[in-house]
Amino acid sequence: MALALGGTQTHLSPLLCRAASNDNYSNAPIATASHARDASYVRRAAELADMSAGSTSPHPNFGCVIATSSGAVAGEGFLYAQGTKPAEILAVEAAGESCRRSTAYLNMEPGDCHGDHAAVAALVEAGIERVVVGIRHPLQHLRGNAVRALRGHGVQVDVVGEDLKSKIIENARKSCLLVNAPLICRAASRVPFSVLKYAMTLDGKIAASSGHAAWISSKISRSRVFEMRGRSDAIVVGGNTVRRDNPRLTARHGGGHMPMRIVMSQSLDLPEEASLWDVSDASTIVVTQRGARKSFQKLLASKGVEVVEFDILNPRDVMEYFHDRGYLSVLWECGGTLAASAISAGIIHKVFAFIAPKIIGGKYAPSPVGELGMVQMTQALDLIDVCYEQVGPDMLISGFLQPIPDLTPVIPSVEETYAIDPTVTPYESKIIFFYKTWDPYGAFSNFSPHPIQMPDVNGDYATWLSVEHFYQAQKFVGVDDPLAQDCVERIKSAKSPEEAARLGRSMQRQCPDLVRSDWESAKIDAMYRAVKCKFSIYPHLNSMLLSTAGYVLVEASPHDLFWGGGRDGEGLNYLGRLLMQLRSEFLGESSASNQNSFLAG
Ligand SMILES: NC(=O)C1=CN([C@@H]2O[C@H](COP(=O)(O)OP(=O)(O)OC[C@H]3O[C@@H](n4cnc5c(N)ncnc54)[C@H](OP(=O)(O)O)[C@@H]3O)[C@@H](O)[C@H]2O)C=CC1
Ligand SMILES: Nc1c(N[C@@H]2O[C@H](COP(=O)(O)O)[C@@H](O)[C@H]2O)[nH]c(=O)[nH]c1=O
Repeated sequence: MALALGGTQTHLSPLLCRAASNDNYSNAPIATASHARDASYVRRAAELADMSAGSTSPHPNFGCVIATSSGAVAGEGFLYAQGTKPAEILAVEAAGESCRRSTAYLNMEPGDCHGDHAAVAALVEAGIERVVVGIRHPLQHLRGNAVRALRGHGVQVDVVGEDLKSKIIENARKSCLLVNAPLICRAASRVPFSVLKYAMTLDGKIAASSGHAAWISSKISRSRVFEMRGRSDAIVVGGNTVRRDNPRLTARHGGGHMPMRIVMSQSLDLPEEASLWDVSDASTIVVTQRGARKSFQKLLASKGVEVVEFDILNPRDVMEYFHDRGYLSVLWECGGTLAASAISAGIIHKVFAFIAPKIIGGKYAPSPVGELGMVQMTQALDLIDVCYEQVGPDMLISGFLQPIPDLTPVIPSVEETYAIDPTVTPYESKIIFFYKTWDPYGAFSNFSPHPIQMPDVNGDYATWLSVEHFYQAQKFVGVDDPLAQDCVERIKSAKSPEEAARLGRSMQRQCPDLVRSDWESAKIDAMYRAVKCKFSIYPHLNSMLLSTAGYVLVEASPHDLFWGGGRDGEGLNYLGRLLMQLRSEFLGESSASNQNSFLAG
């Protein structure tokens, strides 16, 4: 058996522990043997998908297992990050010739948001006879497309819960739902998937009465927290936690990605020096009330900390804002005051409580959740799908505060949401917005996984994994410094467009001297050349671009006011403009060539 690992994270999330333990292949006397085998491989596909949790964001997690007719595993793979090779291709490559007449098990229907049917084509071309799909794609515009395409190629497709029904297979489906719970919840609620995590003593305190809290949970529990951070797009704390703990909130387990740190502070009465203001390892955003301490906002900005003002600072508005910025999952590591506010706002989906076997006492020692206004025990919020796990000396109890939304009533599309909610203004007609690569026009994003070949200064062609890789590296090209050349190489070999963007932006921020002096005037041309190459070499992308004729193209980035259109249309939308310019060039070329062939005919 070959395992095509797309990445390095190998820890199986506690997300899966309950579903996994309930569904043991060897303990399934009442299920048919074939259902038991299907269930065990679907669950394995979910385990594989989970290995890159956090790294694929905002993309879902995909895993694939290929099993021969005798039941042997021939190949496995998982998506490492957005823009890297799909799980199905990795598994097919690992299985080689054994793919013929084998079954492929997928935790989730492939998304095919780039219109190239790469995953479906790999399975079909490899001679896969049957595909078992754990869950259909949660996003409506992608749902069912790959299942239909596979069936159209004569592949037998069994969707769990539709074509395969039994208790054991239903438990396997649960594993698939858990792995992509962030995407499913986010799609249904229009806020990121939020997890509240805290460490408390056996007598229910998250700090001593003095406010001292380092440490309640054990070292091993805290290193588990580092992994959780690595699986999240952002960590949230309140102002008081910054004042009391001076936290770093970084993922320090060696590997994985570094989440954004978000501080919610109404007063902005925060220390001038704090670990979170050092943005060399990870970025920080402070969200606050409009008009709060303008001089302190300036100080934060001078340290590279972004400040975002809200009319009224509440967890729901803040999470809706970060949803619009593309965040998939958020870890709340705040104290009880903010935790209560977030639970009351209905934006916490899951809770992780580390309980340490120690007692601190203290009448005024804080507890994990402040005032919720409940007076009867019958009002208590019951956790769903509770999981118990011993971590070193501590006990970790986790569970959902809200059920994972059912996929069967289809999550409404953007248009349907407007129809249901008349307060939401529909997009103006004749505008096509694109941003995330899973959107209907997601292939227009620079993060779409379309490698390009571009000439260097000597005219030699090199392959770049995405437009974003090329664009970020151009910042440092031609600078006479080995460190700048090293930046170019590191960006070039970044595993995903996100990694390339992160590297390019952080090196530009940290070492402005390495950025070429003409960058501001050269960047549009660099982008134009890269985008032109992409839309010239991929015929299906070229057709997609031409099909938008007559529409204004807007990159719906709420925060990039140069390449994107901004939150309220205040952005310059240079990426949209370049695409429209290219579109007219291509249309001009095709009408000229039509005219030539007409004349020739
Ligand atoms: N053991 C554990 O797991 C943890 C323990 N702790 C401990 O908890 C204590 C801090 O607890 P606590 O003050 O509750 O925590 P937080 O600081 O995390 O949350 C409260 C603060 O959040 C800010 N805030 C912004 N918007 C809101 C809102 N809508 N509702 C409520 N708060 C908002 C305010 O900051 P501002 O005042 O700046 O306006 C407020 O003071 C410390 O002793 C710390 O050590 C903290 C985290 C985890
Ligand atoms: N005290 C406490 C926690 N506290 C949380 O961790 C933050 C400190 O993180 P860092 O500075 O990155 O090490 C702190 O501000 C609070 O949010 N967490 C735990 O897992 N166990 C503990 O006992």
